[in-house]
Amino acid sequence: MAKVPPMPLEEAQKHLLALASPLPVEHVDIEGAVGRYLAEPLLARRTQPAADLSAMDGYAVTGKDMAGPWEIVGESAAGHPFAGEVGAGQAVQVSTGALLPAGAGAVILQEDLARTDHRIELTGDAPVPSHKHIRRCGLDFMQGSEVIAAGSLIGPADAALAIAAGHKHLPVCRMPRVAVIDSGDELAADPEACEPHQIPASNGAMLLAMARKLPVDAWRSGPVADTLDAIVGAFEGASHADVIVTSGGASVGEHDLVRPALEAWGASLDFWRVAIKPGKPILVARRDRPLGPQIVIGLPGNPVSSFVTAYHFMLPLLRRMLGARYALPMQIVTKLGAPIRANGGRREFVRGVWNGQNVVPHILQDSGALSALAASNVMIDREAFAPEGKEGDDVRVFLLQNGGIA
Ligand SMILES: Nc1nc2c(c(=O)[nH]1)N[C@H]1C(S)=C(S)[C@@H](COP(=O)(O)OP(=O)(O)OC[C@H]3O[C@@H](n4cnc5c(N)ncnc54)[C@H](O)[C@@H]3O)O[C@H]1N2
Ligand code: MOO
Repeated sequence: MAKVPPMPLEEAQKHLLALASPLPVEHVDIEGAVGRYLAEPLLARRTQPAADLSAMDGYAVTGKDMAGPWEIVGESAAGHPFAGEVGAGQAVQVSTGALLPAGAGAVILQEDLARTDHRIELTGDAPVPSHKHIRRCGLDFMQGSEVIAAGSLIGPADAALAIAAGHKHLPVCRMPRVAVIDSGDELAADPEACEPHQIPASNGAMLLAMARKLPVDAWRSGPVADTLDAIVGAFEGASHADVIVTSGGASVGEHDLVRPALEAWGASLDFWRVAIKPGKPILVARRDRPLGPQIVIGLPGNPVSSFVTAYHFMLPLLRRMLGARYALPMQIVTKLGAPIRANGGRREFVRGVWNGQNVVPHILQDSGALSALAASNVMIDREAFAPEGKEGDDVRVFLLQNGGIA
């Protein structure tokens, strides 16, 4: 197995995503659907605006008599339409969002008019074109049209749009159940009682926090001892999980028992080792059961390796199960704010700080260094054997913060 060369990142991600499908659809109220992904295209149940509206406060006129003056014959306020029709030389007072009266073809802003009793005359500019301040029926969407594409992340604007389109509930995929397991004899469950030969079990909480950025039902267990029985027992304890995420024990050492435990538990290995730094020893396995498949992602124990592989594998898998259109993380291009060294033979994700204009790589890049990871807000994507980079060069980065909200 160790002779198989590590897989390129994209190929491994493709393998992983092919193992899973979006989970069954359920319907939830719109407020509860925010942060989830739309499972089916959403069609408008109504047209918006449902009729021509005034977009400004002013006076509606026919549009054929723009020189004025006009006689005011009534008012159309938001929610209180004018029942009659506007004729030549006449005007109806309109407020923003009010129905445009029958016969009206132009709205003149009240700032551009002088009013005396029931008469208005032009003191400023007439609108050009004359229909400028009219919001036409169906301008936003028409009944029956697709307003939100399947797989979209339901954000605040989508929630408003769905409601405006006449919906109370949205179809979303059921939340994946995710079990996070810390494993290793050296791990102390209680960070306040950690002996010198131990290290606090910190990966589980980190992975749980990452998973919980998505709408999932996630929990953690462990730390589990480095024995086959203990690890198999932990897998058995997660029998209702759709996804099991372990950290540690993924490498080649004698105490790295995740692979043998998977085999003993009845899962089949899909791939092991990806050509990335940090995170090379990641493994992925699948176990079939009547309830649907369980996917195991065995992350390397080094904390930064765990984080980077969770970012590139665990989160995309969860997004796929949630029905997301874009399961993989996206990059942006920015400039280097400081030089970066030439890269070795593995594609590397260099932790750094981006200030919105440029990115400075962190000095400390050890895969055990949580301090540098926590201080970073991006990962710089460095291809295998990338030459050194100088200040001002373009680089591609994955954002770890400032995720969009819309
Ligand atoms: N001979 C080789 N040794 C190693 C190789 C290799 O190819 N040949 N790969 C190295 C790489 S790369 C990585 S990454 C690590 C990954 O190893 P494991 O996944 O087996 O992780 P462990 O050995 O169990 O732990 C590594 C490190 O991380 C700490 N750890 C583990 N779990 C946690 C946790 N839940 N919370 C906090 N810290 C954790 C652990 O104490 C170790 O310090 O293997 C290299 N070795
Ligand atoms: O891949 Mo290991 O994750 O380099 O430290």
